Amino acid sequence: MLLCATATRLLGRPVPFKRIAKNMSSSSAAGKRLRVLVDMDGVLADFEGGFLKKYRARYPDEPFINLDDRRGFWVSTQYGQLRSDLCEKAISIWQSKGFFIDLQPLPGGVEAVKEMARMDDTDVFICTSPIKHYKHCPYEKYAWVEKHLGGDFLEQVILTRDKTLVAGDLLIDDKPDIQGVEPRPAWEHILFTACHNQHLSVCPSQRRLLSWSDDWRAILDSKRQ
Ligand SMILES: Cc1cn([C@H]2C[C@H](OP(=O)(O)O)[C@@H](CO)O2)c(=O)[nH]c1=O
Ligand SMILES: [Mg+2]
Repeated sequence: MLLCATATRLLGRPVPFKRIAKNMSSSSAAGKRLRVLVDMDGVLADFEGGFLKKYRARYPDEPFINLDDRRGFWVSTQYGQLRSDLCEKAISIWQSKGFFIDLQPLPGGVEAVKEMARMDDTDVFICTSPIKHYKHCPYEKYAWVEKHLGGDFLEQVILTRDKTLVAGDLLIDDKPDIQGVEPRPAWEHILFTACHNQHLSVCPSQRRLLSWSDDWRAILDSKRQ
């Protein structure tokens, strides 16, 4: 494998030549590269569908909420409103081993991210928050990326509880309010439509991506200089 000594020294480990070449061309190019941050649950991985399937399997006699009736980002909040003890039962589902790795890809997401990564002057990162119950989730998020996007894509994973600290041009995310310590994040938040946010009226300046069949390429192009 060909290595650049400086990059290897800086990063403390061997760096594939292809990556160094891409980064060198970025710094020497006149135009700025576009950096796209793509959320995982609710955007690439079907958190809501996976939750409902496992919840119904584990608690077949308990009431549940159809995806059409989901309101509000936090699943456990709506289940707690249905009946207070259902909040804990909901939480038990995504804290279980196998929940995150078993999530099905949402239609077109993996293909879109792979296409973005092949685009000129474009860097794409998976920007995802782990749950605080860390026994399985962080590991399974990496494993999901390897399984569906390939091992090379592990370089592109950003695991953080605070996405406002991550610099990028775009953040495609299904959470309507993304907050953290940085009051003015660098990215424009594109709200990815999901069952829990589809009825929300968001402020007119907020752009939506209805699904991966929607024109995500036009949204990227609108941010290019
Ligand atoms: C608890 C909960 C988590 N999540 C997702 C969001 C975060 O992933 P992501 O940042 O990939 O969307 C992760 C931790 O909160 O789980 C939901 O989408 N709905 C929920 O109700
Ligand atoms: Mg999400």
